[in-house]
Amino acid sequence: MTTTDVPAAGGAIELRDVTIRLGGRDILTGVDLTVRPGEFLALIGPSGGGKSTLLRAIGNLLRPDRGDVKVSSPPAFVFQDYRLLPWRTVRENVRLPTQVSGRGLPPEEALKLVGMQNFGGYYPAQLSGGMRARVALARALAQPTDVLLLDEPFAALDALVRERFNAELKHLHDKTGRTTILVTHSIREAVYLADRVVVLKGGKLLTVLDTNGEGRLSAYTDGLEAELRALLGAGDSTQIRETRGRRVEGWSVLLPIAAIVLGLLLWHLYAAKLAQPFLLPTPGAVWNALVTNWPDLWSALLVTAGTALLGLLGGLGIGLALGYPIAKLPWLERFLSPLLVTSQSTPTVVLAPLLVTWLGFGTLPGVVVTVLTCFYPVLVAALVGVRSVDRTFHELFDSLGASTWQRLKWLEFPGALPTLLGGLRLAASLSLIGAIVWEFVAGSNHKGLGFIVTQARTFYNLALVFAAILLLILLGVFVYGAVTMLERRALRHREQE
Ligand SMILES: Nc1ncnc2c1ncn2[C@@H]1O[C@H](COP(=O)(O)OP(=O)(O)OP(=O)(O)O)[C@@H](O)[C@H]1O
Repeated sequence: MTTTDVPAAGGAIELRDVTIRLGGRDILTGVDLTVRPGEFLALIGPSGGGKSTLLRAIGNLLRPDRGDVKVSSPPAFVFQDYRLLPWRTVRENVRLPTQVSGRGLPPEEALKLVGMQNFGGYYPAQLSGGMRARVALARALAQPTDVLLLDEPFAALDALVRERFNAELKHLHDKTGRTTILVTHSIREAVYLADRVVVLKGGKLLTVLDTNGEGRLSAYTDGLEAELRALLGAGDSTQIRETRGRRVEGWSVLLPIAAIVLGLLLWHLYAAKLAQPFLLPTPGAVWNALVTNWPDLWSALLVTAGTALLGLLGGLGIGLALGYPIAKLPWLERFLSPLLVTSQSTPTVVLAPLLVTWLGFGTLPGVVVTVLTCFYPVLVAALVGVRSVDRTFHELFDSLGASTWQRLKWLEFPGALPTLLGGLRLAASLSLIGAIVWEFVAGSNHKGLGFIVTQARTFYNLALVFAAILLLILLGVFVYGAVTMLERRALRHREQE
């Protein structure tokens, strides 16, 4: 009942009476198999026969219900879907196993082994299927192990690329001498590549056939095949995909400016016709109020921006600190749900007077109101983002033996980042609302833009009210722009998709 990495007595991999039950039925029954060090074994059989299950048991991703699995060193996997992290470049993907274990082949060397040394700076989305397969192979080769498990890595490749890949894989195996198990549906591939072919059907090992190296000699000697090859080429698999160019036409940049100018013009015409500055000042009057009161407005802007920023940072911290464990522990979500639902159903504005009673009128209660207003979108984004990380990537990290912290740093955080940035955008606008709500309540004790709006309205100085609102809008636009820039930097790989 064990899966160990103790070197096996007779082979690099030893399976004894391995039985695995999944979903209430036996998927593998009493499988016995010994793979010699340096041997190339092909695993072949009908769909659903248990090939992938066997590979996962050898890779310690599944524990057998009965029997023993012994492997000379924790194996490296190449999965059928490659599982390249989309936010990492080719080089950074290949570096992952070394980052996790602190040992292994430098990425440049591993990439050289598969002929991809010139593509280290590209993102997976820019690569052709054949190139992705090579990168996945390079990542496995970078792992410090003698055992390589390949789960149908060529299934998605076209015939020519696949043949070329086979030749390269054979060459690589001869060169590195790693014990290799390849799951394939192609009899020809199995015979061509392997020393022995194992047939698995209905969860049972039917037979093991020795190829005596025959396939290696005879597969590519056909004259007709040579002729076809000459006609079709060698199956070039190094095609970089055209990136969807995002050309911005000059006139489309002018469109929003035209909308602003038109809006100002209509505002001016209507306000001038109305001629009631206590109801609606003209844009010119607002500009005058802005210039005349600039020192007061500027210091009020700094007060509001400071409260909003501190509140946003607090909201970010609390949202992440609660969201991550909730995403990982469903019981915690249930336990905290009354608190979260109640906190979100309570408008923070009604809490503000209470905070005045408890904490007075200083900056702290203002920041607390802001935190309460903006932490929830971050919490939800962290929860959804972490939970939506692809299960297959988790399996990749299992196969690499990653720690919880490595998984958080290199998988869950970057995987959740697009969702998190969406949450941050929402939280940033809410933090401004929180700060203003506090300034409405705190009055002259907290002289931010909210206070100026309240005070100017009391004196029917609508031009100053508009000027303060204008500054608030500009602050909002600035925050929006900052988050967008952050998004562009953090999600560069998305531009290639
Ligand atoms: N987690 C699971 N729970 C229940 N059944 C499972 C699970 N994983 C696999 N199976 C079942 O086990 C059987 C063997 O699956 P496996 O993927 O090992 O077959 P395979 O030979 O690799 O098939 P294919 O060639 O189509 O990839 C299938 O019937 C599959 O539905």
